[in-house]
Amino acid sequence: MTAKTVGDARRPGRPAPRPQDRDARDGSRRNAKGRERNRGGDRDRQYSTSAPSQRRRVADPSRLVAFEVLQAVETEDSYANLVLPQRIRHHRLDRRDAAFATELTYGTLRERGTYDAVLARCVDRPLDQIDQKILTTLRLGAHQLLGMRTPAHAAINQTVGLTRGVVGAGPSTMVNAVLRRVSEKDRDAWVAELTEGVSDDLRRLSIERSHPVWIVRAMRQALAAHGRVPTEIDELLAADNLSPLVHLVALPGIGSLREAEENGAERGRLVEGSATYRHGDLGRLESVREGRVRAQDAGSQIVARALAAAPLEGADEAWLDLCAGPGGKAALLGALAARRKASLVANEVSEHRSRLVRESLRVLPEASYGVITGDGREIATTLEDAALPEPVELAVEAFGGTGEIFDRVMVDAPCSGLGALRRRPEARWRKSPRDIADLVPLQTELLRAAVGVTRPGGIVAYVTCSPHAAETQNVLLDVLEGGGVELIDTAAVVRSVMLEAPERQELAGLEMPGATPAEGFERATTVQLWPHVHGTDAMFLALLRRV
Ligand SMILES: C[S@@+](CC[C@H](N)C(=O)[O-])C[C@H]1O[C@@H](n2cnc3c(N)ncnc32)[C@H](O)[C@@H]1O
Repeated sequence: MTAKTVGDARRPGRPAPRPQDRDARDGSRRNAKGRERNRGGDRDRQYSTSAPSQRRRVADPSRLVAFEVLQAVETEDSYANLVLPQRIRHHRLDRRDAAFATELTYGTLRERGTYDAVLARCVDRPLDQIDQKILTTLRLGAHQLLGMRTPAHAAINQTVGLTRGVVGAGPSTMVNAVLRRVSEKDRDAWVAELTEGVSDDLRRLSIERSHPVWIVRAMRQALAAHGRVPTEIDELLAADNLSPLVHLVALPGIGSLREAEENGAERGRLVEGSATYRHGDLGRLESVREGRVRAQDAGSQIVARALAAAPLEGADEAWLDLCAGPGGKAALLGALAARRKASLVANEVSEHRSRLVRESLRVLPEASYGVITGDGREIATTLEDAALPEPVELAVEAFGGTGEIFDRVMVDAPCSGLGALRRRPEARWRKSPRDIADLVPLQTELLRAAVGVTRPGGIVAYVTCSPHAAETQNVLLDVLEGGGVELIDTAAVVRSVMLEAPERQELAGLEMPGATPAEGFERATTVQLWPHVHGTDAMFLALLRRV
């Protein structure tokens, strides 16, 4: 995929203009070829803010939904993916309006950096001196004008109507004037103007691809650290600005993809048992409602299946997911374990997320799993008093003192999430380098604790949804240096669970400098998946064998 295709904000996948965004409702007219007539005249017409037609205008419900979500994100630190469905339900949007509200919300959040740079050129004061609600309406207007196929008239008039409804008549005049200036150029022309003379690549990319400069820098370093070419950064950042394709997984032995495929899902190209789905509401699939089929990024599926597929000698009965909440990978791991008559213990530090794990695992055979709540760094102690599936209970009784308990362990560590920015559109504006510095010691301790409860010969998977070198290679090196564990050829295992798709060829795996390969392996490698290469989240995986 070229950077152009990835980054084209007007690609065909976006919702088509809805009737209310077409010209009839805006008062403009089109000729037989669909071109607007009298555009200039309309454009110059000045409305009085007290004109009856203006007073009557009410905000379009889908724009109001987007506004409410963005305000909740800005002022209450909310997560867009949690608030958006609530607001869609509250305003009873139909499917089409819900799709419009979703695109408007997520697109505005993702591209905020670019739009703010544009808006800063169109208003007469610094953006931080503009009332938050007005700034939100301006950003929404900018996305409709520069990132969606909404006709300019509809974008401006509807956003002015929204402003009138949520802020008042006075500011709507200013919003009207600013958006008219924004509409004078398309996105590419604005970006060209904004980046003209900007010699610093990081700053230029930050404007063009709407990422904070520190993240552009960190991602470029991450590409180099994982053996890719730093010039791929443009494609990577562009991929962050696209909505991820929905990937499905049928839990092995529990679910089937038949119903999903009958409803338009296509077999996944990357990993067995997966599908891609582009047909909206997943809730209409019974298999999804029942939890037998799940929405799960193919990258997550790959790392879970790789842990299950890593070669192991001896017993294969007791598995642990150390940081399991909310339970996505645990469900796949648990299903894979149950098929082998192995048992899974899913641990999570937060009570609330532990409940989510329990809910996620309820489709598994009852005797095949246990959910416990505790700090993963203290897992050995938590296990002493916990109710556990029988094979694990026996292993704890027999080997608890020696720590030789589990055959396979997943450490899906709490991380910065820089590899999933396309999934959490507000995340890039909330994070800071400080978060990473704070997470690294916790990640290191969790991985050490996991190694501590793995039996000799057992496998530990260290996973992050971040390609940042500090959270991936540095943590790994630190733990490898401590001894007691060796790196296996992770790439070879990952290739064994991937299908013969072109993306698989991109998976050489990176040799870990200074690491001695575990016995039986010629190479000691790690794997980094990428949105712009594999179409997955940027998931990191290292498979380790306890010595
Ligand atoms: C990346 S998420 C795991 C995602 C999960 N594996 C899934 O696929 O659904 C990391 C989880 O680790 C949990 N966590 C954070 N600190 C922890 C600790 N000290 N011990 C155990 N879990 C912890 C977080 O609450 C979060 O649920």
